[in-house]
Amino acid sequence: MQIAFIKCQGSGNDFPLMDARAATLAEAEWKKLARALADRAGPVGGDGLLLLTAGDADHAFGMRMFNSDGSEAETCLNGLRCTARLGFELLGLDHARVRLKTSSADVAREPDLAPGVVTIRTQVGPASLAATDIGLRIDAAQIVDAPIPGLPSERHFTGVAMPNPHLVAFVDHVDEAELVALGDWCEAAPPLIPARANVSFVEARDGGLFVRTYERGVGLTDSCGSAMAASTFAAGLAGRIAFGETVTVFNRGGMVRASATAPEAGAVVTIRGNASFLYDATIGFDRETGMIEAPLVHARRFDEAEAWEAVLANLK
Ligand SMILES: N[C@@H](CCC[C@H](N)C(=O)O)C(=O)O
Repeated sequence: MQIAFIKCQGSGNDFPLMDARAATLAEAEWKKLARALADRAGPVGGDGLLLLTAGDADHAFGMRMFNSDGSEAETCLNGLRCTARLGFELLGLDHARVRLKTSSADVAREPDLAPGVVTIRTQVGPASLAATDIGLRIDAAQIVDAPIPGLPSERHFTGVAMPNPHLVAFVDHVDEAELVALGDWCEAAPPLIPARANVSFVEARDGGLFVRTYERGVGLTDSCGSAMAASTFAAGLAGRIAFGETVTVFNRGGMVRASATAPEAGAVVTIRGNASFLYDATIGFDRETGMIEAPLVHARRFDEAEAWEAVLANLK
């Protein structure tokens, strides 16, 4: 079968994105498609597969997200901006409530954060600190800026569900080898955290935050939107930023602007960032074998790629 998709990126987190509102693939086939399209050694590559899905009485449209290992995540906030943009373009909207796997999000078109950079705002919450929501099998009800018994790290973590699970540690300097070792440990689905988790090390940088994330189902990534959201919320809890203050959150792939409200004010996290489309393509997909062919690229969005490059150049 032929699959039409848009290759997109949000803050450097790149994905094939499909309008799947009328798609009829079986669950196992979506997983196969995600593994094939998001394979970094393959012809498309990405951190996962994004699906724009049909809406319902309460949502203009929905989003599903499959990691590059084929597992389905509860959310993906960089991907949500790109999916929201596609939904807006197809339905003629500039704001919407979106159905996610286990929650809802509000999305809206925002003024471009730089010339030619299509910008979307996402608002999600409440962020949860409950250990059970993060999938941590521990005696404590929550972990806030404290070591996690049984985790092979003495660092202080905050566990946050966005609602996907995040472990966030503030560090003086990100040690990638340490992050990868801990991420790999979590990827093995140990009894402490059998559903695995996204792990982030966060530095205070230029009045904002710098977040480096090992993503569940992906590995070390240039950017993770829900990790930036979890880190902003955790930074508010730790008094590293003020709740309600908008800060720049940097990552390897770029930046977003983020703010969080306190738990007593709803624990809502707002992110403004790019939703850039890179090219439009179709690709042959064999539903049986899960194999894909070389994509046929119909249009390249050079202007959007250049606009984002200009943002990155300003960060250096
Ligand atoms: N890149 C995403 C998060 C994707 C899901 C994550 N790997 C998980 O399994 O929870 C983002 O931008 O939020």
